[in-house]
Order: sequence, then structure tokens, then C-alpha cells
Amino acid sequence: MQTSICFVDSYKFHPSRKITLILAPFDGGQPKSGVEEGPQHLLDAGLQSQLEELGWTTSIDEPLKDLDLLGLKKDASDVHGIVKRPNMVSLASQRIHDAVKTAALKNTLPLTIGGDHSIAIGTVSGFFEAQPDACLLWIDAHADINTISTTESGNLHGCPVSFVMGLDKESWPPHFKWLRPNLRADRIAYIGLRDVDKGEKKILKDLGITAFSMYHVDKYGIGKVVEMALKAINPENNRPVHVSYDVDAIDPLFVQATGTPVKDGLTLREGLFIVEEVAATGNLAALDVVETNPSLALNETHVLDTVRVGCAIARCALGETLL
Ligand SMILES: NC(=[NH2+])NCCC[C@H](N)C(=O)O
Ligand SMILES: [Mn+2]
Ligand SMILES: [Mn+2]
Repeated sequence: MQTSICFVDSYKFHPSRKITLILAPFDGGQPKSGVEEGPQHLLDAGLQSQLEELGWTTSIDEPLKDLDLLGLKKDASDVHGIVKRPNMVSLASQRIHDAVKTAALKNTLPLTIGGDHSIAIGTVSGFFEAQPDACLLWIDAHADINTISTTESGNLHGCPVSFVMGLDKESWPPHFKWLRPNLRADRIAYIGLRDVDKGEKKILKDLGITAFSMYHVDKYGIGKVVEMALKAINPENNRPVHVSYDVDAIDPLFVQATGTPVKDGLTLREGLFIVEEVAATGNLAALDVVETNPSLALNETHVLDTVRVGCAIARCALGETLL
């Protein structure tokens, strides 16, 4: 059978097709090293030229370049109660915040490559400062909405959503004074959830946040789920959409090299379909691809598989659609 590539030709918020590729080689939000190598692996796999082939002009920003991440990681005093590395996470996310905001204000689409998901404290707050009307689609096995009071692990990659929403602000480590929460509960929807902590479930319920777990994907099918998710956060189809994509949303069968894999996830096609569908609305305006950790793979094939999935998520979001 003949296959051809068709291009989604209208990105409403980015008609001139410019991307700022923001590299966030950061591992301070969780305990497993290696996730900071994610961005380099995606670049080595040809991400930048793949995006250019889709008609995007790309430039690279490295906002963490001047940070002594290794030094910060060694600082044993960087704790706040049970919370690990608040200083390191705050410093990095503030720089990422600035980079994403600047990229968006220059009318380029910020594509941030992680790194662990704590960097979304910066990507979401930065993007929403530039685009206050935006909405957020969080693709993940986890809700990442633990607060300083509910987190059991103390890992900040499990907390970014609570920070950008300003939950439990009274308990924040002082380092986050710079952060102005700007995400409302009716502007976020989740897809792919299957490992949500007890405290997180209560928050989702109390705030009435739109959340589709794997149960809903099985029940309604991925097409209907994406439709319902977008309808909830973008009813008039006129808001810029930020997609924050944790690769562990996809089943470990396809994505092995990630820090907190959870079985029974999205198939690869379901995972790619989500971003294809957002691309088709023309509203995609910011994207994060996070939590690829090449050093957790059992073999080289697993590394390549995971890195390829990361690149495919970006390509599908940015207009590659297989017919
Ligand atoms: N971005 C992630 N992979 N997050 C995993 C979070 C796991 C757990 N809920 C925690 O708070 O520690
Ligand atoms: Mn996750
Ligand atoms: Mn996550």
C-alpha cells in the first residue's frame, strides 16, 4: 500500500512555524540520574532536522547552561522537610520559566526537552505568563499534583501541577518566592493516568479537574477521550494549547527507559494520536517532552526505542501525520 506524508498546514498561533528548542537536562526533581541526558539523546537522534523537515525553523536555547547542576546536586542541605532539592529545582525552573516565556513572546513555539517533570513548574508558569488564555493538556501515568503536604516521596517531579496552580502555597519552600501561580483548575485536563496517589485523587476530585485514566481510554476509546479533554479546557477551540508530555504515559512495552514506568499504559499509537489530534486543531502552542532516561534501559534497543518515541511525539505534535 502506498503511504504518503501529509502536513497539517495551519498552526493558528504559529503561522510562521518557528520553534525554540529549549534544552532542560535536569534531574533534580527525582532520585535517578540519567534523565538529564534525555535532551542530548533526542538531538543525537536527529530531532532538530526532523522538525526542519516538517517546515519549522528551529533555534536552540540552553537556559541551564550557566547553572552548576552537579554542585547543586551535591548540596546535602538542600531539603525542606521531606521535600528534596527545592533550591536546585527552583533555580532551574526559574531559568526555564524565563526561556519559555521569552520564546513565546517572540512568537516562537517553545518545545522543551527534559529532564524530569519538575521542569514543568517553569514551562507552564512561563508559557501562561506569555499566554494567559492558554490551556494545558497533561499526558502522563501520574497526576504530578502532589503538594508539599501530600507528597510521600518528597520528589518534586511529582508536584509541578500543584505549584503552577498555587496549591498549599503557605507550605512552599521559600525558594519559590519568584513563582506566580497562573493555572486554573478548569484549564487543565489529564490523559493516561493510572498511578495517582491518594492525596492527589482528593485534590483532583475537590477541584473538579478533568482527568481521563486508562479506564476511560478503554471505555470510550482514545478518539473520544481527546475530544472530551479538549472540549473541557478549550470549549470554543480558540485557546493556545500547551501539551506537557511525560513519556511514561505510554506503555513500558514501547517506553522502557523512564524513571517511574507503570504497566498497562497507552499504546504507542494512542500516545501519538493524542498529539496528532491537538495538531489537527491548529491550537498547539507549547510542548514539553520529559522523563526519557536513557541510562535506565536494559540494552541499546530500549534506549533507541524510547528516544525514538520522544522524537515521534514531537514530530506528530508538529504536523507529521501518516495517512
Ligand atoms: N513525573 C513523574 N514521573 N512523576 C512520578 C510521581 C510519582 C509519585 N506520585 C510521587 O509523587 O513521587
Ligand atoms: Mn509520569
Ligand atoms: Mn510526569
